[in-house]
Amino acid sequence: MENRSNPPPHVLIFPLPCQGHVNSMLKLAELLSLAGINITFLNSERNHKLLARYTNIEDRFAKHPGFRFQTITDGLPLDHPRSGDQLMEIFDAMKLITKPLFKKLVLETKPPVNCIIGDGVLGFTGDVAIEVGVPIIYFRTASACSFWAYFSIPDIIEGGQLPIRGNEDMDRLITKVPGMETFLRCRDLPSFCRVSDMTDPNLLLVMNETRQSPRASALILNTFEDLEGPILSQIRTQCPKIYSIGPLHEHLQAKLSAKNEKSCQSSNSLREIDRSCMTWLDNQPEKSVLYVSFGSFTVMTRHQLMELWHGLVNSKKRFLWVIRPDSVATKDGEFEKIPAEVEEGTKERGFIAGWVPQEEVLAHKAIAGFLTHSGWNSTLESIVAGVPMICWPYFADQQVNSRFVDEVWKIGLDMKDRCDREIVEKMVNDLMVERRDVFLSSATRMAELSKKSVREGGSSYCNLNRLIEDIRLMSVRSHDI
Ligand SMILES: O=c1ccn([C@@H]2O[C@H](COP(=O)(O)OP(=O)(O)O[C@H]3O[C@H](CO)[C@@H](O)[C@H](O)[C@H]3O)[C@@H](O)[C@H]2O)c(=O)[nH]1
Ligand SMILES: C[C@H]1CC[C@@H]2C(C(=O)O)=CO[C@@H](O)[C@@H]21
Repeated sequence: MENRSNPPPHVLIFPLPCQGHVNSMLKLAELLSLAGINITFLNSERNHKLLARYTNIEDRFAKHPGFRFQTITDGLPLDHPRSGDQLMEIFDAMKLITKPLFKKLVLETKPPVNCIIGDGVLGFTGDVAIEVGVPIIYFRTASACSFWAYFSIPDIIEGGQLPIRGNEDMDRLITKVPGMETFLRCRDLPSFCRVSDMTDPNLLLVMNETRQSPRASALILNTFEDLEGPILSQIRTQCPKIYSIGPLHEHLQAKLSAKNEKSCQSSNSLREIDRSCMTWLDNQPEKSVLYVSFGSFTVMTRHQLMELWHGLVNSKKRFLWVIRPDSVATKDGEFEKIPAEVEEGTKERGFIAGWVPQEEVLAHKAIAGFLTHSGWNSTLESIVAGVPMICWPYFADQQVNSRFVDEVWKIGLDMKDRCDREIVEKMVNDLMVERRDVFLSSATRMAELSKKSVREGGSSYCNLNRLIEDIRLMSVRSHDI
């Protein structure tokens, strides 16, 4: 129970400064603020400027007197692309430049911080917490299934099942990830495993960041028991205290509706949102449109773009396609404009936008399917909306997520490692015509379960209450010392 004689606890939240991480950690921040917990949310200077420019976050959070934003450098030069192959450079930069500043900030913050919620891929937040004696909870913003695959990498190597030996090896079964013995293939492992050198820096980074998770007091995951219960049980053997409190966007909506507050969909965007697609969607027949988007940092070649486009056009289905200005890379690292023939040839049945209000798009009655990169936020948003998926994973956790969408949850098709127009056309028709009823019924069922989990008495609802109580206890303890 809340101890009213103590001031509210003060929690410092620090995400990896990328769209998919900031988005879900801001939702958590809002949920904790609604419960009366004081929050300092630490943004990179660059992201804070973008959020202030493209969203109403300042006004939204002004409603919570105990909430404030602070900023810190991410250690990279302002003109660094922070996408594609160069994304991983952020980790070294943050360890070198951001970590000492973070420690200073934790020590100097007033009122003192009772608990840090650090991004689970930023293990240095745990180093600092331990050094200064503040409890640390990790929030890993990816799926439980990908977390468990990362965690098992040392056992896979020790069992002689990694490295992968060339392309013909990709369908070989990996049996060293408990709970996934019967369906996880080499190609479904996190993309960082696709190297011949087991001391590859990116592989070591994600493996080590994941392996240090058990030293935190607890682990928060944006998932729900009906979706990932069996895998959560496996993770609990290593990290006994887990709060599965997702889907966070739906959880926040449920809490705001209960308070009769306005919806805040898609307002944690680091890019300018083009709403004109909503008018286009309003004019399309019910369940007729395939939504196509590959998240905030997928980069593809012109050849891949053209194959995807031909496949979409040949399917004869309507489509809404998000092509960011930095989506298509040339060989010399520049970004290409959308080819004129694609712009022109899309007009008959399609619509192209640079960035859209994705949660609203997925909830629109015209949407029938989602061709996605299987980022975890996109996957959860599709699940809540009951929209079946075609998965074309790009990197990291996405390779695992797409396997689960297809083989475990049966709510879509996995197109990984293939990108030719025939496959695209066939999968679009499978999803939207041939096997439409089967996919729709399993996606509808999962959507119901996701919503149930955040309603009163649901697993995520109860776990969030438990998290809030435990944070309050941390503050009571630190005041008693
Ligand atoms: O036009 C768009 C496209 C996307 N989004 C939003 O952007 C977010 C994208 O997140 P996600 O689907 O998770 O993709 P990434 O941005 O690629 O996220 C990174 O972070 C995720 C969480 O850790 C990982 O699962 C991914 O693999 C990783 O790439 C989602 O909330 C979308 O709603 C928009 O608002 N408008
Ligand atoms: C930059 C990527 C390294 C791992 C992170 C991640 C995760 O598995 O937690 C998912 O995608 C990326 O955002 C992060």
